[in-house]
Amino acid sequence: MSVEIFYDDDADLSIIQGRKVAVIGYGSQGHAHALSLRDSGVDVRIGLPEGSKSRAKAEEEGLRVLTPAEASAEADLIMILAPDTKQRFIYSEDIEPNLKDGDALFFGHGFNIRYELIKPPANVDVAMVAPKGPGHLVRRQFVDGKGVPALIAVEQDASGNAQALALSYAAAIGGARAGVIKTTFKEETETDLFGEQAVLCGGASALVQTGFEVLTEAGYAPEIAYFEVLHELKLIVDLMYEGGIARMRYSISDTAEYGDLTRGPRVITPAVKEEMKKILGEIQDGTFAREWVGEDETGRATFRKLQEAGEQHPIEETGKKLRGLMSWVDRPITETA
Ligand SMILES: NC(=O)C1=CN([C@@H]2O[C@H](COP(=O)(O)OP(=O)(O)OC[C@H]3O[C@@H](n4cnc5c(N)ncnc54)[C@H](OP(=O)(O)O)[C@@H]3O)[C@@H](O)[C@H]2O)C=CC1
Ligand SMILES: CC[C@](O)(C(C)=O)C(=O)O
Ligand SMILES: [Mg+2]
Ligand SMILES: [Mg+2]
Repeated sequence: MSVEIFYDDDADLSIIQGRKVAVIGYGSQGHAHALSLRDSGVDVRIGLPEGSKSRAKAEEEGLRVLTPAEASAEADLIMILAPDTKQRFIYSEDIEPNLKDGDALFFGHGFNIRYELIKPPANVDVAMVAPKGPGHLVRRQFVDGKGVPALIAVEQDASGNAQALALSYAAAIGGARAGVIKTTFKEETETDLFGEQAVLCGGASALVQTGFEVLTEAGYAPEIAYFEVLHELKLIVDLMYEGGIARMRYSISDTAEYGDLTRGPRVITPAVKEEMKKILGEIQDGTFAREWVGEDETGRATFRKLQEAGEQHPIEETGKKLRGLMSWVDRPITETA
């Protein structure tokens, strides 16, 4: 199945420049969208609750900060970039009462629409602009004159112009420099969740931690294990990013390539593939969404316990020490761009 890919020449920036945009939330994605929209000549205001710790960061950048309800009332395009588990409450309390005919409701991820946690009225456009990368890199790439690819989707086209509006928005945050692919809320949500759980975040973190454990438990120095399984992973993935697995295999030694071809499938076994299929099934049938919404509603105890265990993994202490000696690598976790 082929996809439609759009670039800057296909987008009309004047469409988003003619709108009043409210970005609700100023975290990883929110700050990137808001700052790049502003730099692209768009009229932006930020919606954050009175006590929000993000307010100071947005104000430091000279952005106008209102409450989510005030920002929604003033704007004619509302982009929700608050945590997925909070969006339905923000929507019902602050956004829905302020929606007018012709407004557009935008999302950076399809979770709340796909799992029917938010059900917008028929008189507004409902669309998505979902960058395929972490917000801090979305902003950094924009500033560097590059862009992170983005997905756009239209759930509801009340105006008849929702796709052009979404494409214009995606271009304003740099997505169309790299390529904007048209998809659906269902496809974006399910593939995004699968990617982050099985490969990008869950799969990669578990692979790195397990490799580190195997080497250190066998008596090798943690510093050497860190470089081998984490630091060098970036360098290997950079080659994949530039030219696919083929370019990475071209660049590594024949010895590494033979080990890759014969041992890789012993790590990622058919049983691992079966587990990945189960994980995908839980995303498709709503099991994961119900579990995550329930975990959030009951206070996130399991989430916090697992977070703490991750933070206390020995690889973090070794990494902190080594990164501190490489000034070009070390970045505070909370740095915004
Ligand atoms: N992280 C990423 O790179 C990506 C995220 N997405 C999607 O983008 C969306 C936002 O995620 P992400 O950027 O990670 O979120 P973050 O957790 O980084 O930031 C959330 C922001 O929302 C604010 N917030 C919390 N509660 C409210 C509220 N009641 N009203 C208004 N604002 C509120 C937070 O403020 P405070 O400081 O007060 O907590 C913070 O500024 C999600 O849909 C996510 O799936 C999509 C692609 C990638
Ligand atoms: C890979 C994680 C992600 O989907 C992203 C940065 O794209 C997210 O939800 O943060
Ligand atoms: Mg993603
Ligand atoms: Mg995601």
